[in-house]
Amino acid sequence: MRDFLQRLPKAELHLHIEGTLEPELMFRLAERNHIALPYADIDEVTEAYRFRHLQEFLDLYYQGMDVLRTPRDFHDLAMDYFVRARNEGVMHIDMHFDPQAHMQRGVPLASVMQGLLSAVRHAERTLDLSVGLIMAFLRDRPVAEAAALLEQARDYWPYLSAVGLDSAERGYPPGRFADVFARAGELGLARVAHAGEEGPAAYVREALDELGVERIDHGVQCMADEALVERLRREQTVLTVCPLSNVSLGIYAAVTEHPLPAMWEAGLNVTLSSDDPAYFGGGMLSNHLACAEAFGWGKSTFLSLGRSAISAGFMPEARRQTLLGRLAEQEGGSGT
Ligand SMILES: Nc1ncnc2[nH]cnc12
Ligand SMILES: [Zn+2]
Repeated sequence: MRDFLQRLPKAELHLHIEGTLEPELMFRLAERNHIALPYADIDEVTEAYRFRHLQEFLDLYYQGMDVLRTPRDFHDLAMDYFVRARNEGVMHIDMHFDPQAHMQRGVPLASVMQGLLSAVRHAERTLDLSVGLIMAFLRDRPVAEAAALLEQARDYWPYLSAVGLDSAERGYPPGRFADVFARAGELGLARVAHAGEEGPAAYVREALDELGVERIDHGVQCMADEALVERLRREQTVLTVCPLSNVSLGIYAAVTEHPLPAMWEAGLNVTLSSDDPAYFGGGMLSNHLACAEAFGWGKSTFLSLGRSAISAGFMPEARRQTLLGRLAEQEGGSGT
């Protein structure tokens, strides 16, 4: 199964590039930029990565990214992950990034964009990996700041696939960002939002109705609301589900407790992603393996999940057909 899951051409639709910062790279960048870290060594870092809820993770996530200062840092961060992901059979990534988290500590938007865009170009040339860019707004920061960021990013609009909404969820309903998302829609950008991760099912409905999103990141809390499940099933809204993330953040006690099998049985359009692999115990392959082990899913389920993700990824149509073709090759050889 491991070989099959590794070879399976995968599209990862929910990945925060800042959440791919491995402790090794954090130490390397800290040294390069003469920054003192609050950790003595890598063991101390991994020891600190025990989270009871989303906010505990976010505190360390925003602290960790302080080592990212220059375009080269962002380039190295992204390439580091792209190489790892490609080795796990990932062929497309829709990558969230959090400009406000960098700008509020004095890193210019141009540094973030130059570094990420050069890594994306390099990966597309050398790794046979395609990448969509999702510029995320921090929902626990002022709406006006998000609106200003969108305008400030004017030079980069042609390079963005979508806007997203992330950070602390409870107490920050998505509807507050309706105008910003409407503007993004006018600009021709796709829209996605984290909703129903820790927050209530009502936030999923609000993201659909007031932000016009075409995908929901996480969305697992929808299972508490039968009518919402029925709507998501009818509309086949893509949910980017991240099982190891949900367990790491204490939303479920173990992968065996995760509602993914129930979501699948309910006919929801679920896909698998890793969210913040450096913090949550592994990337795409680990997430797939965890599901295989916990749910006993066979090859045909993973082929189907993989097809859903490729079908929904922000990529050119020709690339989608290539990846669907690669998936069909695996199907032919999978014996299912
Ligand atoms: N899991 C997550 N939820 C909300 N915001 C995030 N930013 C990075 N990871 C996140
Ligand atoms: Zn996320």
